Amino acid sequence: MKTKIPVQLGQKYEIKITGMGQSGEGVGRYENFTVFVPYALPGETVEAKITLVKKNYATGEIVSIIEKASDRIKPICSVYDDCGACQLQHYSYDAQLHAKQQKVIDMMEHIAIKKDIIIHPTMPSVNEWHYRNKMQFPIGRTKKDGIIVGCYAHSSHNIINTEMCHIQKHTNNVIANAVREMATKFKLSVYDEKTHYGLLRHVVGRTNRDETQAMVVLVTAQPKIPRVREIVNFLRSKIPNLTSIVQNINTGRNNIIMGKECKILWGSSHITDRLGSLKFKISALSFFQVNTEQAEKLYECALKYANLTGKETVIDGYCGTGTISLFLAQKAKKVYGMEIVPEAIRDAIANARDNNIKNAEFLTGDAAKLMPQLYRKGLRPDVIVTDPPRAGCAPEVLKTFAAMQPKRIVYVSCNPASLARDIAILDELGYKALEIQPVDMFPQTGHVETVVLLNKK
Ligand SMILES: C[S@@+](CC[C@H](N)C(=O)[O-])C[C@H]1O[C@@H](n2cnc3c(N)ncnc32)[C@H](O)[C@@H]1O
Repeated sequence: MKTKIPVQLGQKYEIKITGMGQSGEGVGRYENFTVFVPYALPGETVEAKITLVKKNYATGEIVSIIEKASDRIKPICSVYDDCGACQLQHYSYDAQLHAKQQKVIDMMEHIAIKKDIIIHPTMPSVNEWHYRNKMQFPIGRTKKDGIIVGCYAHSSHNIINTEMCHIQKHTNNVIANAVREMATKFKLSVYDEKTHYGLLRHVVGRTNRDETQAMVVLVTAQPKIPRVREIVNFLRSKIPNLTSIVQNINTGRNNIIMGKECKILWGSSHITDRLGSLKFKISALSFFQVNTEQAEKLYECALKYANLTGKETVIDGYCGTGTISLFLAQKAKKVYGMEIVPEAIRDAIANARDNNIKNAEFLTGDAAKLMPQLYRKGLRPDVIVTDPPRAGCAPEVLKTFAAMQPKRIVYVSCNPASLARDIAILDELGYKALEIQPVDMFPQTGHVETVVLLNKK
């Protein structure tokens, strides 16, 4: 039976906002029909003009706020209205934390197994601002402004020229500004997504927690950078803590930021950061949590849930540069880490060696293939820790987790939707979620990270 959609494109409706969506947008209902309203806050009543209508939901934009939330504050960023990077600067930090906890509760209610799971209050970030150790800004050009470097505007590929991003560590702002000046001074061409002509695509900046080291990655659409030595010297003169300049070549006609090939133009192939008492090498292509100070808290929580005594064998699926693996290895008999990016595994092996950790072994490959292989070889871990990308774990991976019969599974997730789906699958496979700790890794944005403890039923 066809249900009647009660809203029409271009019309205005009064909507009471009751929740927050995946990207921090307000969620309300009009005659029981879901309407998403970006920048509207839970508790507010807004007049919204409908901009998109789909079968099961609509999207609207705020025309006026009829009833304002007491937690609504003035955003500090001058480009906040246009920029797509942050979604919650207009919400007090306490309210952001509360809304993120609620988002996890809502997601668990959705899969109907919430009843007896303890969902803790969100752990606040050590830094509310200037927490990002990694910046990835596209580079463009306009007639009016010349070379522009910054975040994409909300839901578009228009670049917002950004001289000061308040969630980036200061070094990354210095890098973005230096690269803008460099591209202008050396008259470098800029890649055009439509014609596929031009050289510079993105700049990626990375820095460590105390900002004593910095890496610039120039992502180019062609292998040759003209006047490259002069460019290296220019960047070195502009970025005082610079320790590495890398060129990444990306000839792909897609939205993926970095290609597979990296060339070191100057300095080191990596920067080094610290988590707890461990040191980590991070190269241009390696995944490393973007909020270092808070990653420490996240991993401490994963370690607490793993509840190791020193006798356990542990698998860390999706291990990146081995961060969680090495945290666990300090308290376990043996840890196996697996990861699909070979460079990250190289870093993980070097990280184990540099930290004098001998009970961690790292495997390169797709977890969906490696896990069943390890199962067939007879590996039966006591604990499994898994920290997959946003899409969550592949079904074969979850099945193998359960077949291995560990006592506990600790699931670290950056996406409550795929997490809820995987918890429901694991529940059917005999693993019950007991506790969830939401952790705020990304203040001012709608994202929430979670650590979940699941026990064998
Ligand atoms: C969210 S990150 C977690 C990394 C690490 N635990 C950390 O905190 O630094 C997910 C990792 O999974 C890796 N990955 C993605 N797909 C994979 C797959 N099919 N098999 C194994 N690893 C994969 C990514 O390269 C990335 O390093």
